[in-house]
Amino acid sequence: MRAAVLGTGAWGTTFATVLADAGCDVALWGRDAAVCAQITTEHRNEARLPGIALPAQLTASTDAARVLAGVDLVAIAIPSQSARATLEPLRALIPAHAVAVSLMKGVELSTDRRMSQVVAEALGLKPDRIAVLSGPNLAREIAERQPTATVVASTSARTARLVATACSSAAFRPYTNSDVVGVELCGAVKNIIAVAVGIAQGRGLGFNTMATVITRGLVEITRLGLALGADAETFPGLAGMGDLMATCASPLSRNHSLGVRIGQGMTLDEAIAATGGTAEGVKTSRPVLELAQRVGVEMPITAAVVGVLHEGLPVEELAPLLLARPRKAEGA
Ligand SMILES: NC(=O)C1=CN([C@@H]2O[C@H](COP(=O)(O)OP(=O)(O)OC[C@H]3O[C@@H](n4cnc5c(N)ncnc54)[C@H](O)[C@@H]3O)[C@@H](O)[C@H]2O)C=CC1
Ligand SMILES: O=C(CO)COP(=O)(O)O
Repeated sequence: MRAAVLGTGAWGTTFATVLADAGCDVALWGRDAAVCAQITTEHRNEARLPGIALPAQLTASTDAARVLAGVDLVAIAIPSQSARATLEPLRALIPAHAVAVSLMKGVELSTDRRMSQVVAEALGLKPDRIAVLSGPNLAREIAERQPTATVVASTSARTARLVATACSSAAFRPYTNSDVVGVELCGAVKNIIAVAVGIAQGRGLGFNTMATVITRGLVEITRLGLALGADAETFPGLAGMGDLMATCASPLSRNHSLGVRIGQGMTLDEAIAATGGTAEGVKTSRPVLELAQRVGVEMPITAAVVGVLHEGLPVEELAPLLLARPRKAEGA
């Protein structure tokens, strides 16, 4: 199978490695010529995956027409807020038979669209040619060939199977799923919950707090997902609880690290600069809260993160704010 990966960041480069390990003929497209040259000639991406040796057959180019010619699969790993503007000019270059897989974990500002919806609109693809991939997938661990699993969801079982086959290797195990809405929401909202956990840890709080925020975070994600038509079984699975555990616990997570820095007293701009890479939870928090308000779903942790990141709520008020909410039954 021939594949293209759009985006030479940590996840795009790593997923290209996964595809190469699975036997695909794969090329990356990126906007930075120096990064592309380093991947092609030195088999490294030092900025995003320092010290990792990439497969020798992996190539990268800034020439989208060349990278996309004749491909069967297009994987997209661009920061969510840049996806639409980046993809629209590439529309005519996508081969008529190709399927697209979104690797992105965010919701678009101002439209509140999930990434598969952005991909459909920007590339002019029907939903049955689109899949989303999400799970406990910290790029660096996967680039080191540490074993993990993931979820590939599509409204088309054939498309989900095709993508799963393309990326299945000894260290990377994809499970298929038909719940695109649930899998995508899990990936986007867990980043916000990871920021909240990071803030708590940055304030010096321990594992009880972490477990509380993760568990109640999963409740928020589930409530929103069910209101938007997702399947209940998705949330305790790899894309839901699995990714929450990985992202909220790992120092490799940008969202978690950014939260820690905010909890320790940095401003948002300082924390973004110190963290590096894309922490999707920062910009995705507002559109997720808007989505929730539109469908009448309460998301107190997300609202508190929006308060701290975007509305000047002091970090020391975050925990008391959440604890002061009216008492209720756990399942209510
Ligand atoms: N890093 C990880 O462990 C994982 C990341 N993801 C998701 O994958 C997506 C991408 O994340 P990363 O690769 O980690 O981010 P990154 O920050 O490492 O890289 C982003 C890449 O996109 C490029 N880019 C940014 N704006 C662009 C534009 N307008 N046109 C072309 N290229 C542009 C950057 O140059 C960079 O190569 C995010 O939605 C993230 O949530 C999902 C699973 C794992
Ligand atoms: O999505 C991820 C792990 O599944 C990566 O998390 P970060 O974007 O927070 O680094």
